[in-house]
Amino acid sequence: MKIKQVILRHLKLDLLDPFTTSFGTEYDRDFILVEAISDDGISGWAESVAMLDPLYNEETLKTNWHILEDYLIPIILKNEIKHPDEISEKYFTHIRGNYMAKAALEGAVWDLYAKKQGASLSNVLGGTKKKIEVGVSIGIKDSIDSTLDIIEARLGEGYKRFKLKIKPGWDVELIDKVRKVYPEIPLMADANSAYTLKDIDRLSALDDFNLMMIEQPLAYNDIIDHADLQSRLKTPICLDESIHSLEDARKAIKLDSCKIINIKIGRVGGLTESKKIHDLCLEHGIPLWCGGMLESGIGRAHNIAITSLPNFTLPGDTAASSLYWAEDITDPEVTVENGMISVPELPGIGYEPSMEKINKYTIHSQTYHLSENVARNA
Ligand SMILES: O=C(O)CCC(=O)c1ccccc1C(=O)O
Repeated sequence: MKIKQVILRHLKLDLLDPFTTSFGTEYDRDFILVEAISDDGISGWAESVAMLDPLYNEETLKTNWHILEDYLIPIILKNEIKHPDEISEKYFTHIRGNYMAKAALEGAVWDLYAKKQGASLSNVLGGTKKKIEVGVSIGIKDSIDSTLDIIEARLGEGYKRFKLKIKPGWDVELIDKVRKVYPEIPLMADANSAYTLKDIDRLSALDDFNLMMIEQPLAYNDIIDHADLQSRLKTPICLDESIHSLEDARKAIKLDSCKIINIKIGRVGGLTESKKIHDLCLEHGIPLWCGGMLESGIGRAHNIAITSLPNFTLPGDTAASSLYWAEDITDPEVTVENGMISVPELPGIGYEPSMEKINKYTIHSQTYHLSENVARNA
């Protein structure tokens, strides 16, 4: 496969409702859409999940643009790629970190590769499921009553798992009240690193509510304190922010830092690394689910494809486009029926990018071709 052109677009979509986590509130979503075009004119698509500010992790939209423009795109334009696995295994190995930037370009090449095979992205990744179960992530609200109203609405829509964002002071009372109203629903809490081991009493109190898991209670880069905490909690810990690679997953499993892992394709540097973590976790009996980063339909399509692998046994955060956007940028949009999404069987990601909507929401774009000066780091 030869990539002759890459287009980066900065898009901005307004969120229908603000989304609040322990690290901040998002009112809209700025992201980079990547289009990789082959010499025979086929386009592959993906998006970077980096946010405008370095609050979830250290990457931002601007750092991703820089790394893509100055390092990753020149490598992809210069080299003939036989299989997308080569990107992380051979071409990007000397560039440290910057996983979301790497995943965005690798993802576009995966879509292109699948389209050239005439196969779905799920198929070329080794996916086996035809339908996936979907959960929903519910941000921090101004009252427990409004949280209960949202749970009621999402239950009615058939969502299979309810994730409540927590932080110190918005935790035990919230979960207690929700559990009293809904004793049986599959419920979990996500702290986005809002606690330390000093909060052990508060975290232990959550053990009484039969939660499926507590996600990333401690520091975003920790696996040691999480192991300590897991040994003192009944509730499984799920790691998100702390797992950036197969190596991180191996170490966390070895230390018993968690019993569940959330895979975000962007956080781990792409689909190839996601597959490897999947296989390791399968071998060690660690169930997986796919996290969300408020993606557009393009990013969600990648999430749906990876979730079709067999060890994604827990519902993921791939909720419907209509919960986030007045309109999404794919045809069709991502829809959820009775808490399930059918994995597309069309070639590639299986959701067609709408050029009309993409152009409408693009703030800035840049096209890259192979030339001497772009090739300096390749
Ligand atoms: O995309 C979704 O539906 C869930 C979004 C979400 O929970 C989230 C959004 C931004 C940053 C971090 C997270 C998270 O999963 O922790």
